[in-house]
Amino acid sequence: MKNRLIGRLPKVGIRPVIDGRERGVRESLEVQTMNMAKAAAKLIEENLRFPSGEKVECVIADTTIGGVADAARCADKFNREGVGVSLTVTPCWCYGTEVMDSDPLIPKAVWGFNGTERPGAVYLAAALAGYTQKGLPAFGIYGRDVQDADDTTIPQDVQTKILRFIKAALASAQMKGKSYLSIGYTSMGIAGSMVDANFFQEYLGMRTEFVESVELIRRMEEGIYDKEEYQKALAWVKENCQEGDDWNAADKQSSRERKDWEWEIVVKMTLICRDLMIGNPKLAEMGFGEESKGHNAITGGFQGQRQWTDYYPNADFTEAILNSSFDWNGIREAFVFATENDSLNAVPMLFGHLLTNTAQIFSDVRTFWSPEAVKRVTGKELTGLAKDGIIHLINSGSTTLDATAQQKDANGNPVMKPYWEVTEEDAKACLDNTSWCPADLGYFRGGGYSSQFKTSGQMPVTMSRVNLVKGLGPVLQIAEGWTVELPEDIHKTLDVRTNPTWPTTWFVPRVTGKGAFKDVYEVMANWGANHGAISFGHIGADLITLASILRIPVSMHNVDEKDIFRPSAWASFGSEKEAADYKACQTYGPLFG
Ligand SMILES: C[C@H](O)[C@@H](O)[C@@H](O)C(=O)CO
Ligand SMILES: [Mn+2]
Repeated sequence: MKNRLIGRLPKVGIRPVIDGRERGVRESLEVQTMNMAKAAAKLIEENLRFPSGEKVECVIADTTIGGVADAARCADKFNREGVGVSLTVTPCWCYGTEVMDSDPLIPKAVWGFNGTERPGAVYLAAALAGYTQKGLPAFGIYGRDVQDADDTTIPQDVQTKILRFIKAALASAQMKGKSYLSIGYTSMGIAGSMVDANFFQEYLGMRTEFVESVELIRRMEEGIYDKEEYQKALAWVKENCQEGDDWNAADKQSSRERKDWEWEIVVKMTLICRDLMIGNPKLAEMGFGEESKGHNAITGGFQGQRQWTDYYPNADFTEAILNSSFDWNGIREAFVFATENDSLNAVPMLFGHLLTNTAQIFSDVRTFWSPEAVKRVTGKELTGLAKDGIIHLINSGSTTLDATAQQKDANGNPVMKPYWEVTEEDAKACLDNTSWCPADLGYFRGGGYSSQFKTSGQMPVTMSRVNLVKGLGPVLQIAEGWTVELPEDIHKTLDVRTNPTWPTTWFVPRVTGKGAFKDVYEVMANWGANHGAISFGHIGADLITLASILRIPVSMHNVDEKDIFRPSAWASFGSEKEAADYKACQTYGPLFG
């Protein structure tokens, strides 16, 4: 397990703050305060891992922090250790602003122990007032139920908040300084693929790297890829990737010879796109030092349509394999790679990947099928979760093969796992349930292979999307729901009339009867763009927390109010949560702006 990007993984800094009055008070609190820090570190280290598999590491200040000198020493240590997130803990009164963490770029939370012997929650309120007054948004955490002073357990509600905050804060810390790699530029007038360098820089602290697609041709022609790996990959593809039906008219179909050449090209494209993202030491051994370094890309996208795909095989295979948790080298962390270079879909995919450690689905949000329309074209009724209508998620390329719903948990339920839990059997089942259809030559004159499968199982998922709004900035939309498996005859009829060469996921959002979630139709009608990023699990609350750290307002969501966790300052912007979110994000502005 290894982080493949350049730079250390961010650590979590824990700050035990204390009442600084010596000769009695401070001394009496030292053990309890340090114990809180240790308990928080244990909770975090036992529960959280990075997408690369490494465990999250905590750093605790060398001493409790009773005043500004202790705070400065702690900040210095955190700096040296590469801390990217801070959690302050205390059971008692402390000198609010004197012990605070004042680094504006580090997401911060304060956990104040809810006891009676000492006023931890009162300190928390004083500290949060200070953070709010100074324009440093901080998350406040204290338990609902009073604990006794000698109770070292962390109550469930506090655990949930600590982990939600840390996970989101680490996601933001991991993006900082990394790149979005744009291979080619704008695809077919899709605004999300007009990669906005200012958005990436100001809101995510990320760089944007631009490489012309011709670099792929150059690397293929000049042999700038690992030849041994290429042979291994091609053999693996022949063994594991079954070619699907050719749906092109008989007189338009490509020859076997051309098809074999296309396989070779799409495999080379995969190696090269990966090397462009993260580099490859093998290239340095071959004398290509510059190429071996890569672009330190935590995410990226491939324009493809139209110039590339009019001429050369499309990148559907490349995108699908990169986004999956396995390839010819075995089971590994999925990449986050957008088709049509839609960077505003790559970003929510990246959020989902960093929050869940799992592979992500990229799809067109293509069709709302009402029960009436399904009845008309199939003669059948939709039933179960699907009964009030479904959304057809489908796109050439970029949908992870993990979305076949073939990975199973201990109880046999379909899931999408972090790669270190994916078994050989899971990976094989995903591949066995995917066929690779020769591309629709009407769309893709240069051919290629599209992954064809259906998500064959019910899984909890969350669809999200970032949109850029002129005059406002970025907004995030979120829809939790489920994938559903339709009876095969209904699926076939709907799929074939849409595109039988592409992967299909049938999605049912959880509706609330109100606003954008009035019904399934309204969810699709309110979606801000042609694409959605779909993550395993119900992660809407985590996305909301992350968006608040990045100061991206959430324009649409179906998360229960009780699960919404944002910096405490948001409460000062009014009690209408959505309006307050907009106002707070506008007031603070982008984190790196
Ligand atoms: C083949 C077509 O051009 C598709 O790629 C198109 O429908 C899209 O996916 C648009 O997002
Ligand atoms: Mn698309």
